[in-house]
Amino acid sequence: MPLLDADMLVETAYAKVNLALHVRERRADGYHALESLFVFARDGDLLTGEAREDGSISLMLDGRFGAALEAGEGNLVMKAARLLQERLGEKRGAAIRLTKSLPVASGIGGGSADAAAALRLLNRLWDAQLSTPELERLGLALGSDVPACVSSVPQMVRGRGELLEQRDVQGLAGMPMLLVNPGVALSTAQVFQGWDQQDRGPLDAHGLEDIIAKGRNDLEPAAIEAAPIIAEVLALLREQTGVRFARMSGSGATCFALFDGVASRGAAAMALCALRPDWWIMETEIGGA
Ligand SMILES: C[C@@](CO)(OP(=O)(O)O)[C@H](O)COP(=O)(O)OP(=O)(O)OC[C@H]1O[C@@H](n2ccc(N)nc2=O)[C@H](O)[C@@H]1O
Ligand SMILES: Nc1ncnc2c1ncn2[C@@H]1O[C@H](COP(=O)(O)OP(=O)(O)O)[C@@H](O)[C@H]1O
Repeated sequence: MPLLDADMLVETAYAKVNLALHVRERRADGYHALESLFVFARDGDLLTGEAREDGSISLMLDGRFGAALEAGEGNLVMKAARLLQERLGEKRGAAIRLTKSLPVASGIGGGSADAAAALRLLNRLWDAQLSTPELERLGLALGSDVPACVSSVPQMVRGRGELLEQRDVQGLAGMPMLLVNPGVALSTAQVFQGWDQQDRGPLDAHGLEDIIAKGRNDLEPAAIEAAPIIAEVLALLREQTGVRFARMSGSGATCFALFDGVASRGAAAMALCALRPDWWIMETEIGGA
């Protein structure tokens, strides 16, 4: 953790997990109508920022996955900063550092979480005082997952990602969770294209038992087709002691497993690390509202 100046602000870009993801239809605009229960890990990427009087925006990347991304105008953090500058109509500047701990293009919304965290960070740094719904509206221009990442609390998400309803599912907050990525990056657009266009029905996300028993990730077959190793990740997670359930998140390839305690989560993490030292494994827990 870097030492912080008094006038430096910090935001965490929490990893997003789709506990269930039902794809209902392909819309005329090319996006898909979803029903998904989003939760957020208590860990993620880290953004720090300091105001710059000259109106310039700079971005510096570090962390395990920092080298996997460019820090130029295409980075979602830069895009978020430009969007907010434009919305405020003034050239306020910032020097931003993104410590990238989440794998890129991996179904846990790292880029979306970074963009949302940048909006929150700069809203504070520039004292812009935009409300959460305003930031969510701005965020949709950066990606379908960005609105939900603005508040990063458990939410039922519909539409292409813009219809948000906070959900407090009993027993979820604090649940030990393992995130596992086998090192393959998947294109979200390509995985949606592989969906078989079968609407398998709505998502009842009121209780954990229903989410476990009746929830699905409808993108799993298409993602496994593109990256068969995902099936191996899921099989390994499901055979661990103390696992409540395991599923793929988003368009993959990251999979998650929820555990009945930190001891079983820790034992599973050790077992997977020993078997697959090349996989990315994060021990974390679900954040609350
Ligand atoms: C699948 C999900 C589930 O949470 O997560 P990830 O796998 O990205 O983490 C999201 O819907 C992804 O959201 P996001 O990553 O922001 O996607 P966007 O940049 O908006 O869209 C990338 C591409 O995915 C497809 N797309 C995205 C969202 C959606 N509801 N329908 C789609 O068909 C479109 O082809 C679009 O051009
Ligand atoms: N700061 C960022 N972090 C991650 N990905 C980014 C970022 N900026 C731009 N991208 C691009 O956004 C795409 C989606 O990344 P990401 O949000 O990590 O995927 P996913 O939502 O599937 O986890 C990637 O192709 C990546 O190149």
